[in-house]
Amino acid sequence: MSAGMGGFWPEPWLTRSLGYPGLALAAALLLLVLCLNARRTRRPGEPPLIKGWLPYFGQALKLQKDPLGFMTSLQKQYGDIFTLLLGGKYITFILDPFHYTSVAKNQKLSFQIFTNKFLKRVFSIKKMLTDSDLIDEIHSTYQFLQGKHLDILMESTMQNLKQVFEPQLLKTTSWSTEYLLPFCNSVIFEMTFTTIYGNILADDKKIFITELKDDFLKFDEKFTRLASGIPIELLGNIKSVRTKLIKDLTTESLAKLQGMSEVVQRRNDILEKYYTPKDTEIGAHHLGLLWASVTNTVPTMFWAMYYLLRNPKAMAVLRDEIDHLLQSTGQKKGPGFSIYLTREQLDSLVYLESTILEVLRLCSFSGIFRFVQEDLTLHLESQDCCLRKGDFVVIFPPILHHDPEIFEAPDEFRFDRFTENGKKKTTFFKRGKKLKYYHLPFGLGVSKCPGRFLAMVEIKQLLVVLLTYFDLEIIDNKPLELNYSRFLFGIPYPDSDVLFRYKIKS
Ligand code: HEM
Repeated sequence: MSAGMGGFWPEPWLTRSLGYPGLALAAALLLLVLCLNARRTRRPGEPPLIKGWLPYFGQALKLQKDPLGFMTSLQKQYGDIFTLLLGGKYITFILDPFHYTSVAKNQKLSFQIFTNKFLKRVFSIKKMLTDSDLIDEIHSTYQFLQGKHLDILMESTMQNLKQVFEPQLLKTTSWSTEYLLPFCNSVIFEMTFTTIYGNILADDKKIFITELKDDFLKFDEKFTRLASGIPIELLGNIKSVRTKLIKDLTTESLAKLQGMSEVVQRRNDILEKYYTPKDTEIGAHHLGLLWASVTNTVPTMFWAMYYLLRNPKAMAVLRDEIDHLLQSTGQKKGPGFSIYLTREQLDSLVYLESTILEVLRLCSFSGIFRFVQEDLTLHLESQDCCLRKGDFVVIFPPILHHDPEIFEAPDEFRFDRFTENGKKKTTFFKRGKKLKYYHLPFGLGVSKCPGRFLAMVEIKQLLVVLLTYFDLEIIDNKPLELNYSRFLFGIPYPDSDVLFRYKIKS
């Protein structure tokens, strides 16, 4: 869950929502903050302080417009560590990958304090603020997303993909045309929901999943605003949409599903210990997990498809790699959905994996946030750096991912960038030194994404199915930009969409 800290970005619609009395109050508050902002100056030992001319919002507008360009220009001017004023908060950015470990290992920099506020604002989960045992127990369930448990999940994702695609595989061989984003949304949502939460047995399964997905998308659209601390009452009907989603995920509702994953079963057992059975906060916890499991996987799948559709050479190499594996494991692509790959087999597809890693390198804009619990000094390789209580520290991997010293032609999509002599490439260098961290779309240390293995498996399986069974073509082959409205919150969505078409291979 990309627990971004929010509150950075000016919102033009706020004028409409607040009305004049609200605006007057906001203006008075802003003036107060302006006075406070003006008072802050850089202390000895602290990183360069960049406040900008705009009170409160500071550098937020410039950063949101062109995050990479702006950060690169600040890096050139101020070096690898500096503090920015963003939305009333002081955030120290750490850009040198050799400094990441000092941040990740410092016990006084807290991820949990930071994420708990976010859980309350976005999902209305309150108990995490006060109960550290609950936090620990919830974290213990993440083991069910890895190791042998992942094999079980993987079987389930394949079964669910079969259910999604088999009807089409048995149909005629004419082209279907769709927009890419809704296509990825539908398939990933259904596949992930049924894998983690289970299957609806009733005849109206399709209706249930579609309604749930549509509500989820409405909620997700307002996510950045909720995370920014804007009261939900000011966000149209989102409160009722969230309430409905939470209701769909209460213990009672989940009892109607079959084939619930171990991770959700265990999570539910724990929640029932801490809450009364009818407490709606149980559903809010499940909404949090559902959000984390879908919200980054969808745009990653989108960008993977987009880049492959625009790069026939890459697509041909991937098809070849998959065909070769299917042949070597004695599998024939018969009528209907028949292929099966183990985790080891899936992981042996190095060009497929490299393609996904390359998409994540190009498209991940997550920041890794920590809250400074007390005044402290970070001892870094080249310098000491004083941090102030109440500020935030952010490791910002996009600068690493786009560093031309580490990745040649960093703006280009090179599907085989993470391969070397037909094997996975894991050595990358900066200043002549081998990098421990060169690819961080899933975060770092205590906040590293526990669902990363499942995400990779899902995307790989879906690509294997699409490339094995279908001819795929892009219709509007146009360049798309990343939409930075979720900047610092994970994988951005595209700023518009493209049509593509697919038909069963003859
Ligand atoms: C490509 C897909 C994904 C990406 C890029 C991604 C990325 C991330 C990142 C960057 C974080 C850390 C957030 C932070 O530091 O604030 C995170 C946390 C998390 N992710 Fe993922 N994620 C993905 C898919 C998944 C999936 C499929 C699940 C399934 C269960 C999942 C579950 C979680 C959870 C539960 C957390 C919160 C962990 C905590 O509270 O410590 N993610 N994810």
